[in-house]
Amino acid sequence: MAVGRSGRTLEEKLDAIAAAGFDGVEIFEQDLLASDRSPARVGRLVRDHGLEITLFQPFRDFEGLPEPLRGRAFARAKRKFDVMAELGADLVLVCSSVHPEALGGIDRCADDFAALGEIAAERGLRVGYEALAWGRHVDDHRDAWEIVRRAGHPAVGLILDSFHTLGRGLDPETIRRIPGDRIFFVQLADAPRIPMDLLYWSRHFRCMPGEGDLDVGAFARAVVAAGYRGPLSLKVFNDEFRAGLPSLVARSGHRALVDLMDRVRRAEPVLRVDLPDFPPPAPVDRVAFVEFATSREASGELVGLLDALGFAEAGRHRSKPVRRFRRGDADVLVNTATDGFAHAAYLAHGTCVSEIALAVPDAEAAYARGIALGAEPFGDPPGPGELSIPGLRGVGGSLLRLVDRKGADLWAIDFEPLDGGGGATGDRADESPGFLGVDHVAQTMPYDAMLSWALFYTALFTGDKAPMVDVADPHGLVRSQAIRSGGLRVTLNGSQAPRTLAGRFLSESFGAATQHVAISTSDILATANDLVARGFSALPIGQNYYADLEVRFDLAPSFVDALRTRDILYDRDDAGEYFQLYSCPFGDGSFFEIVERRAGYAGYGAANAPFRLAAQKRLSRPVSMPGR
Ligand SMILES: O=C(O)c1ccc(O)c(O)c1
Ligand SMILES: [Mg+2]
Repeated sequence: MAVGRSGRTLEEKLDAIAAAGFDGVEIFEQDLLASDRSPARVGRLVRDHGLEITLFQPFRDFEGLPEPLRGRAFARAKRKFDVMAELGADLVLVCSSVHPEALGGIDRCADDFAALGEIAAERGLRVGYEALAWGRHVDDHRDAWEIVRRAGHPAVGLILDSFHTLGRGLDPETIRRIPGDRIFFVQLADAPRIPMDLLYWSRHFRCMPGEGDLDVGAFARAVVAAGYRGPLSLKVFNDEFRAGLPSLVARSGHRALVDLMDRVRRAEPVLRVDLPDFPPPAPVDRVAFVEFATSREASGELVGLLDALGFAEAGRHRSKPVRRFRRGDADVLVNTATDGFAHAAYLAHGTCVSEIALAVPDAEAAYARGIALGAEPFGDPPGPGELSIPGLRGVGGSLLRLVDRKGADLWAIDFEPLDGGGGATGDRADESPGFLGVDHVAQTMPYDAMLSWALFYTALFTGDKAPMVDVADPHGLVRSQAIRSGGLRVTLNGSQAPRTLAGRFLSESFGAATQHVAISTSDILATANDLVARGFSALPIGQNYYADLEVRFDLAPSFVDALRTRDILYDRDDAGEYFQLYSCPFGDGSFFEIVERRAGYAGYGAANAPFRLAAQKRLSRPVSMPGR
């Protein structure tokens, strides 16, 4: 496996690529030209990292030219061959010509390649031909293959690139007709389905397999079925990756390849794939608990809010200052330890969600899959007599725990139950209407980390991504990506603008991840009444919102009044309805949401997000003091 380019210094990139577990790299000519190292030194640097140069690319506008352009193209090729010899690269990618004077003609091009193959072979080099999706005469891998076939030279082969095949909507099954030993190299990239010019799409929006919408799995299966056994290389041009951390980009690229090939072998078990065995992806049952790290002094605000939300204290950890609050099926832990991981998280981020536990069918299997996909083992070792719960490093340095029913009961072993004695509100939770469990968890991250974290969830578990949505914050754009796996719903939010609510949360909490936790109820109106009786104050929503709501959805005025008086937001999709009630923010900008989904509503109220954001902004606006 090898990786293409992203925009940092060569050394930084090579460090990250080697550490992520790749075997080789493509050298992009532009990177070489921009470097002040000689090709020989670049070659040595690559090999010093334990990597090989799998490909030198691209050589442009070579085939099908009239003289004297043709002669000049051959002269250029010889110069490139000299550079390759210095670099220590034996394969060059020739991409199909976009030259305005290229004549085309399958046999003319085949003759050019036969002649080029002869020159390359004399030097012990090989030439691979790739059809660019926007090539002038050759824009289809089937035509490129016909040229390679007619060239009939052992030093000339085909290069396939999933972007060019899938991006043009070509059927990847046609690759199964190509002899595998004539395919010299395979490049993989995905892309989000956004209608736009192919070249611009390719140069700015390519992403790792599984991060976009193309069927890279079908492409990879066809390549393996054809008998190809060479490198699988990531050929990704992407603005976010150029801006991102090389280590994160390289690790998620490696994860994408391992996940892709794992899915290849599971979809077609006869296909041989060079990967160790590890467990298949499984769905998440539900969020088992959410744990906040805080301090004794700072915990009052959070515990007060949980109380107003009708959570009752249901247990205390036997050996640590961790309190368990429960309502319906939602468990929230409050950790005020003064040592260990939670305390470190509190010191780094303030009161924050330090840990999320997912209930899965088989925790050990989910953990083993995570490790095979390059996730980091994470968390404090268990204390004496405490359950050992496997943990992985999640978004923003938080801890992702995996629990299952096979393990002994966490609540019985690690926690002392408090039956009904949980402070003033102990019993009331049971009488109160509607509460179900955790509906979703919303995580905020730098914009350029979103694709990687989405892949983290979709590679580890089975699940689906919803289309990316853009949310207008009063201070800039926030992109939101929802992921669902069984009973787990996560929304990932990223902002490039520092003053959006997401951007401010990141800077004020020094990079904490979970910004809000949404709890589901089966009866939003009854729940809202109940919370008011408990002293809950909802995020106040502007009156204009409700005036619009009535006409937008043709709702009865009395119904809209019921929403308005309770600050409930409303949305509807083809399936059903959605109701949202927000808490005011606490800590460094965390908050809770209460939602009701009716009749299979699948979204997250994206249409309401601008109004919720505006309401949150109003609350956080510095109050101007008259007379000062
Ligand atoms: O965008 C390009 O020009 C370009 C170059 C080389 C490739 O392999 C490719 O897929 C695209
Ligand atoms: Mg390519």
